[in-house]
Amino acid sequence: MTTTEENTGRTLIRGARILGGEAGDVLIDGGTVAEVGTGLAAGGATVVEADGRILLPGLVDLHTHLREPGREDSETVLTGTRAAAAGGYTAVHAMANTFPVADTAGVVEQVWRLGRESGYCDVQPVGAVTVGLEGKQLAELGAMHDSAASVRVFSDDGKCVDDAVIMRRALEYVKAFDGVIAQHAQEPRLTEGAQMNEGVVSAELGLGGWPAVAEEAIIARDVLLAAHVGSRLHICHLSTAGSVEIVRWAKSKGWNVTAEVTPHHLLLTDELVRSYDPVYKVNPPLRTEADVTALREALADGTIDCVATDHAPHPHEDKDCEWGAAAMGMLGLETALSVVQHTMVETGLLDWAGVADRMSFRPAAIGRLAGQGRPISAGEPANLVLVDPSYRGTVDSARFASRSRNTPYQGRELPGRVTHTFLRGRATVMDGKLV
Ligand SMILES: NC(=O)N[C@@H](CC(=O)O)C(=O)O
Repeated sequence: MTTTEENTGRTLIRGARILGGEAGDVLIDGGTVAEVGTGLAAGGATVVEADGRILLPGLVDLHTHLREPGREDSETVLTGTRAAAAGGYTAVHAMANTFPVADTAGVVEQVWRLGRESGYCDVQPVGAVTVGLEGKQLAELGAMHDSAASVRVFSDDGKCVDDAVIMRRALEYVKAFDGVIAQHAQEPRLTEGAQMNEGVVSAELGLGGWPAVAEEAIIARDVLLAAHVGSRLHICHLSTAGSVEIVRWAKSKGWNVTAEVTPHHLLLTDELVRSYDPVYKVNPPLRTEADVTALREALADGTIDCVATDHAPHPHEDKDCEWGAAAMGMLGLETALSVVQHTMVETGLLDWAGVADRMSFRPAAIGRLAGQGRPISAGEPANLVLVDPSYRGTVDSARFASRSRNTPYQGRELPGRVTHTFLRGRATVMDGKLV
């Protein structure tokens, strides 16, 4: 199965609530949406009875760690894209903190090619901003853009581009091809030895605190830099109420700044660290209830543009150990939509059209991704996901397609289930199972 393979089949999705609105039918012919309407004739097409389930554009993730090359023990492009399809995604951006780092045309092309071969989901490599993620010297941004992988998003994610001059040069450089720098905002000196959010809980537990200001100081600096050079800045995984205020201010000035929030920062708080279970250890750290509330409101009002998973698989030996020694990061792809339904839809903060916007349209637009995050209408690529919002079940990581198991939701009840995912008309998930 490859993404280049032409799909000649016809599928009729019958009686789906398109973007959560009125029930309608969608006829897929080959890789394209051929017709949208009511009472469409099957005419020999394979029929999927949607029974009022929600039809959304295929989800797009701006922030996925696929771990290949180098850490195939935690995830590969194939297992990660299978996890993505299971979660309703039709495109993911693969972060650059691999071994070797994706800082050359050669490595980004390798990841891009592996994505095409997987056939489950489009893989758009993210290029490193600096050589080896070391923050000292700009990587070959132009060569990565000009490569077969056409890189437009650059990030040292996992590390902050903390040198203001390097950050300025990177922002200036990518203007030439409408690229964007996605900053992992973490002031390194303020987070030396940090193990969790700095606050009441860290004081009680005696764990090194990670202050909100370490994130906010970098965001404040970088929105000013982006405005100064007139370039595009994207902020990875916003986690504090103060970060929201800075982004809101930058947007009010008309600056070209976008931001993402992870599902886990929309739901979980630092209270969970009291368990000392490293499954809750993540960068940026889980914050407070007040931060969660601010992040949800900001996603609802559009200050935060999109949800990005920061899917960070780790093998059990890196997580099933004492807190201080454990790796940071948690899985996200297979639970993201359920967490968003729980935190945003069932709270009345977003409707399903809003979910389509924050999980498909906007992330695709930020990544300038062709053929993804498109409206569900005739002539558009048939990248679609069918969701059963009435489903109730407990998360069981044993059933995950990911190679890793580090989900913070194990055993937790979460609503909703992806029943079908279509990548250019071809089902990657059918009746809840990977094809
Ligand atoms: N988000 C995480 O907690 N981990 C990320 C990188 C990072 O941002 O530290 C990873 O690659 O594991």
